[in-house]
Amino acid sequence: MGLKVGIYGGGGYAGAELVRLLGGHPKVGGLEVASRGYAGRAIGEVFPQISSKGSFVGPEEIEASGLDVAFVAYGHGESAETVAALLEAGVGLVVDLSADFRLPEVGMYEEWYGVHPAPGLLGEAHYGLPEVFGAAEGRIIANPGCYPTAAVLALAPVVKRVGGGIKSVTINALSGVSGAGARPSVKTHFVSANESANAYGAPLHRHTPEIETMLRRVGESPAVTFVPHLIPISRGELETIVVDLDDVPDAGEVLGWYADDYEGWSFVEAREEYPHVSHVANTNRCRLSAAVDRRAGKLLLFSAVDNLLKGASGAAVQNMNLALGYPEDLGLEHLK
Ligand SMILES: NC(=O)C1=CN([C@@H]2O[C@H](COP(=O)(O)OP(=O)(O)OC[C@H]3O[C@@H](n4cnc5c(N)ncnc54)[C@H](OP(=O)(O)O)[C@@H]3O)[C@@H](O)[C@H]2O)C=CC1
Ligand SMILES: CC(=O)N[C@@H](CCC(=O)OP(=O)(O)O)C(=O)O
Repeated sequence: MGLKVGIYGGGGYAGAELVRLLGGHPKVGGLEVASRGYAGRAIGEVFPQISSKGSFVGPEEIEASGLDVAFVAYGHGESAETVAALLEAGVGLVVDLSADFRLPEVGMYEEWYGVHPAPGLLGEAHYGLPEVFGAAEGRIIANPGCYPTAAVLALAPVVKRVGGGIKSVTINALSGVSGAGARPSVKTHFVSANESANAYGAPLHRHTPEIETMLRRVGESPAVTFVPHLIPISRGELETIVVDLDDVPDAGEVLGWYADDYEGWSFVEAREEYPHVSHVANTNRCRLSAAVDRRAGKLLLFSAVDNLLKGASGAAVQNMNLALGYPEDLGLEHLK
């Protein structure tokens, strides 16, 4: 039999990764892939890199009441209505890859994103960073943003232990262009991005409140300065985080905190060696490292993820696995 799973927004970058991962998942018995733009077309024709024999359908063609699990990979602001309709139809678990259910309060969402289409459901969502917040219970998983994934995994063990002593946190983040999605734009097309690099969205990128909110769930944390940059690679993200602390711990101590907190989790690993994007690209890993600048009295943290896997679709499948009581790496073993 197996699980009946639906993907909504299968035509985007995150959707394509979901098709690939769920198409090979041992517990998935039936997979329906909806795309508003590609309905009627063969999946293997739109995404020749994926060996799928199926075709995209229109979202209305999926019998939602027959689904056990649904993944929604629409943009923020677009997702919530579909999530609400799926729950109404009786789907037991909905994993939303957008930002629509990540912030816990409607006021905060509206300050950063605009009007929320289903504010009554916000309180039900579980923020899906299991290595920090555990397996999801309930019907809605808010899959984290790619930058917050890397930032919170690096910072949570520090905030938990010495949060009160943190004077400032500055996150310099580099992202590949797939982070901006498949819709082409003047800022992301080849000629704009190739052989260049630029900061964008600072100082008030919409991931700032997501990072601050999640860090404040584990300890005392100041406002965060978050500066993302677009760099000319297809996928992957690297964050260099500068933490100004009253008492700077040794780098070895921080690596020990990471080892303790992430022991038993398959996809998060700290090493002395600083992570490269190439160490995590095409995997579901987050690689962490730490160093200390004694002269300036600062702790430096390094965190790398693949934005489309640990930063989106890999994490979404990991979240489904945990919510349903399966091993977290089921169907993801090849991405460790
Ligand atoms: N890209 C990333 O690294 C990450 C993305 N996310 C989030 O996941 C969600 C999906 O992101 P992502 O897949 O990158 O976004 P895309 O822009 O690639 O896709 C979003 C939706 O737009 C439609 N679409 C796809 N291609 C085009 C096109 N060329 N022109 C117009 N519409 C198109 C698709 O819907 P349909 O198939 O119905 O036509 C798709 O589901 C978003 O909420 C995003 O914020 C989260 C973490 C990381
Ligand atoms: C390079 C680039 O543009 N990146 C995206 C982040 C993508 C992501 O993971 O964020 P959401 O899931 O919240 O959309 C951005 O800065 O908006």
